[in-house]
Amino acid sequence: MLITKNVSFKYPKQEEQYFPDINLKSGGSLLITGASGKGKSTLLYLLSGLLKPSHGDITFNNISIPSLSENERDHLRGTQMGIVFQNTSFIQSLSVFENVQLSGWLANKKKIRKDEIMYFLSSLGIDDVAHKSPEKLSTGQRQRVSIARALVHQPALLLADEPTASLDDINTDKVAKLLLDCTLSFNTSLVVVTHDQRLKQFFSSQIKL
Ligand SMILES: Nc1ncnc2c1ncn2[C@@H]1O[C@H](COP(=O)(O)OP(=O)(O)OP(=O)(O)O)[C@@H](O)[C@H]1O
Repeated sequence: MLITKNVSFKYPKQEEQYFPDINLKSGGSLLITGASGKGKSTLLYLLSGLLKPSHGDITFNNISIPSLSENERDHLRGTQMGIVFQNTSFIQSLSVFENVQLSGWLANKKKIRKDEIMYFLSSLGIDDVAHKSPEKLSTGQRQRVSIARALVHQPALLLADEPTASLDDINTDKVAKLLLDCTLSFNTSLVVVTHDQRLKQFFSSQIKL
């Protein structure tokens, strides 16, 4: 469902970065590791269509992402992908629950049931802060809200950038298990980029940049 071939990318005034090929099946999972500055976030932006490769192709369910217009890429990303960014922002006037609910609504124009939202929040150990404003949460709690927000519409592809960076071992375990559970329950394909070595034990398929 997600295939990359000979992808490279060049920021202005920087050297071209070359990325290994990816071939991810529906419901498959892939961990991409690498030291700081190796291009992990850049690769995630390329996979999501936020950046266009300088060379090579990225296909998602046989659609060449770089060939799409910006609007088409926005639509594909909004409806079929869930993205957990390293630095997330929320609508501060809404509660955690409402932020997650809104994300589901924007993706599918469908109201997500309360019990479905609470399933994600409780799997991530943040059901007790559902009524709070995200600005009242710790960094690790906010990180988990962003994961719930990315998963709530059950995307075909979930892309996560350092989803466990601010988490202790127990919560890292919870996040890894929920992400992998979703690949089974919703047939979501999963790509995680990280330098968190603790995640290695959970993924059978791994690439090092
Ligand atoms: N907007 C940008 N303009 C120019 N160069 C950039 C830009 N963003 C990233 N880079 C460069 O591209 C390279 C890869 O950056 P990237 O953020 O993808 O790495 P990373 O592996 O995710 O790093 P980290 O683990 O520190 O987040 C780095 O050399 C970085 O300086």
